[in-house]
Amino acid sequence: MQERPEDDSADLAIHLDEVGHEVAGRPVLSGLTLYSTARRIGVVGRNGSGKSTLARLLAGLIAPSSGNIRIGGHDIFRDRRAALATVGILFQNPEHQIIFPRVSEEIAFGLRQQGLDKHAAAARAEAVLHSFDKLHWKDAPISALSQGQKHLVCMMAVLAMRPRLLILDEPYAGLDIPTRRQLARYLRRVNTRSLHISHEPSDLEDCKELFWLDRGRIVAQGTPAEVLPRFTAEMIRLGDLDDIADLAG
Ligand SMILES: Nc1ncnc2c1ncn2[C@@H]1O[C@H](COP(=O)(O)OP(=O)(O)OP(=O)(O)O)[C@@H](O)[C@H]1O
Repeated sequence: MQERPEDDSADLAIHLDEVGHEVAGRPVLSGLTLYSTARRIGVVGRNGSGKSTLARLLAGLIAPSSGNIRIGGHDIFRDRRAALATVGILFQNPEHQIIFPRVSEEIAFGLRQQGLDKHAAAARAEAVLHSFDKLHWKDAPISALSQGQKHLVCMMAVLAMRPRLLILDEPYAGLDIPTRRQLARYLRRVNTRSLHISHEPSDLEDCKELFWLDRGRIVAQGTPAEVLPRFTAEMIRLGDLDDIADLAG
């Protein structure tokens, strides 16, 4: 995959201004205000803290109930063209992403949405498969792939669209250590600007800027060295409580 230069983040600021999101009248996110131009941003939070909802908002898949979200100055929910050109999202569960039965169709789909014609989309899909040494997967039925391989198909499909910002929503959930390491290596290699969401502190150690989300609010921000030890200590403290009800999120 083509690598991007290190310094293209400044024009792609992520700006949330008093963002709130309600589901069935219940606040899931409240008063989120953040601004970041960091190349690798992390969001850490426990189960149910609102991380996936934030990921969907940032990808423009849902609209905030209140407040404003701008990525590179674009309202990513209203401006679908800007969204398709700017943001890619890798979901926690490949089944939430995959639509087509075969690998090359799945990769070509997003490219067609971006406006590439059939030939150009097929050619780009092949180029991406080739760059990951997976051209032999081209006609493979996705149902025959392992969970880790499905994750890789989703990663290739998103990266084929050349997003300027990649939202990673717990991309390694449920994967074994070798598969996690391989996917993380692919992501490092493409070096796309990213916002990585996880409840697992070790996933986020190399982020430049980190936000801690708790009960739908940002409760701390800083470098991983500043935020992660406090987050870990709090998670251990909560885990040591006797009341399991608290763990339901
Ligand atoms: N569409 C929805 N319908 C009902 N409740 C929802 C919906 N979306 C989010 N919620 C609720 O909002 C809260 C936050 O959910 P969200 O999935 O964003 O959290 P999360 O931090 O990603 O959790 P996890 O780490 O468990 O994936 C949860 O209580 C969840 O039940």
